[in-house]
Amino acid sequence: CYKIAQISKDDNSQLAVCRVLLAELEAHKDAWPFLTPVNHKVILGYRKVIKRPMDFSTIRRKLNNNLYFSLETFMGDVNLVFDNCEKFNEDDSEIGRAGHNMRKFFDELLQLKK
Ligand SMILES: Cc1nnc(-c2cnn(C)c2N)n1CCCn1ccnc1
Repeated sequence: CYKIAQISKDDNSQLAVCRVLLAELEAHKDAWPFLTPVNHKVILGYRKVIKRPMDFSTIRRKLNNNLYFSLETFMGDVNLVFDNCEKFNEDDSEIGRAGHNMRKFFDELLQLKK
């Protein structure tokens, strides 16, 4: 019984870290392109080019529905946001630069939390 309790406690503390990380990402000045899903009905080509869309509101919903089992699966979705941004936007563009800034910020957050 103790062993099972031990695993779930770790998961809970990992999930608590994910909540803090997501709140810090959402509060960043360059988070605006990533707060809601890209409207692929309006942004021509997005659905064809980006196979796995992801954004911070979707990550928030998955976190609230307990769909992340570890910090690693949470990190996978956060990095997917930035990978999609790099794929669809020029580095030298407002949204492209925001993506690079946010990825650097997230990497620095992870160093602090480890
Ligand atoms: C994220 C993300 N990646 N590409 C875009 C985008 C949206 N419009 N265009 C021409 C893009 N390249 N986005 C979403 C940016 C969301 N947004 C745009 C204006 N306010 C929020």
